[in-house]
Amino acid sequence: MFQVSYSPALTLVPTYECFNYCTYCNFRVNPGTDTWMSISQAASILESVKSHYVCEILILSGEVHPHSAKRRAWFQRIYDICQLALERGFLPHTNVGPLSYEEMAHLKGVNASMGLMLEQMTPELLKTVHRYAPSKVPQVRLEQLEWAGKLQIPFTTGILMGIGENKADWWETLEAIAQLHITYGNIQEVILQPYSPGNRQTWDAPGFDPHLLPEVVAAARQILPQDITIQIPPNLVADIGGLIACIEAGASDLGGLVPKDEVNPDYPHLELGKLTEVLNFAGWELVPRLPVYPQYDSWLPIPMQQLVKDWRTNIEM
Ligand SMILES: O=c1nc2n(C[C@H](O)[C@H](O)[C@H](O)CO)c3cc(O)ccc3cc-2c(=O)[nH]1
Ligand SMILES: C[C@H]1O[C@@H](n2cnc3c(N)ncnc32)[C@H](O)[C@@H]1O
Ligand code: MET
Ligand code: SF4
Repeated sequence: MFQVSYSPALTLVPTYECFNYCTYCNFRVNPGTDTWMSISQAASILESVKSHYVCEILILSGEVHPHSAKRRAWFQRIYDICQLALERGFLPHTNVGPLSYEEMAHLKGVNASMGLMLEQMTPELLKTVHRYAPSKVPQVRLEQLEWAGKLQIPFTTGILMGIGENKADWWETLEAIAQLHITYGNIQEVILQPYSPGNRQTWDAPGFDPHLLPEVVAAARQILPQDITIQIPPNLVADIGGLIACIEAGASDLGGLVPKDEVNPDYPHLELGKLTEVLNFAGWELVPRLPVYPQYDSWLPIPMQQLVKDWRTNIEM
């Protein structure tokens, strides 16, 4: 049977506070209105999932401005949470917005892979949804992918669709990812993320029409090099039929199946058993994977390589 993968994951949020105002966001709160996650809080969450089936710890955060006096403490908290997760035997994947080259280099030491969505390359969105979101300047984000390449960090990126871009913009952004990967070889997966409204975004637009997704998947499969996996979030598609259509069009990963989707809390995941069953029925086997793809194992810091090796024998039974 053909296989579709997912990552057994848990999300930790160091802080929801963010200096950007992406108008489609349901995650952010205003700077200064949130208490950051403490290390002991993180420790007790990790303790509570110990017996469960979790490998990846996704560290997803709101952002502190690069020139803010609080930036150093923010970064240190993220680093400490990664280190803690690693010590407890989990594999961290950090996605906390653009980093300085030095910050990224430090985080490489405590992450199995890292991520940042390219969103869309068109500068037009800086006049609309990203008007007050300096972190979303396309060149800044593309440079992040490049730095990750130079630092040999296995990387997850993707496009967010339905935020005011057009079709040509999708292909341009996917081409940019393809080019980057041809140069640096560090893009392990690309997420095709449909914008999905919740209760808190200020942008008044309908969600991305999920019926268009299979077509985007098929085109992305043509544009992206074969060794890049295409990921579809199963909770943001219309229904099971839509999900199967995406898989048949070339998506082969469902991303992190988490207890709570922190970015889209209004869209719960199907229970793992149920998802396994419906995929089986359509002829697909759902298999767990690590946050780092096997071809990148040799890029990881030496101490992490043994842990990854252990996870591979445990998880890929
Ligand atoms: O549960 C989620 N996981 C998200 N993930 C995690 C993803 O599903 C995978 O678990 C990781 O990429 C590891 O392979 C992201 C990772 C990124 O690097 C960039 C964006 C996302 C977005 C989400 C998300 O909205 N919800
Ligand atoms: C972590 C990633 O989540 C995505 N993101 C942010 N808000 C939404 C939303 N309402 N719907 C779907 N994806 C969203 C962005 O692409 C961001 O980079
Ligand atoms: N703030 C980061 C970004 O937008 C990651 C979390 S978004 C909810 O890239
Ligand atoms: S999408 Fe990320 S950068 Fe934009 S407001 Fe939300 S948390 Fe901040």
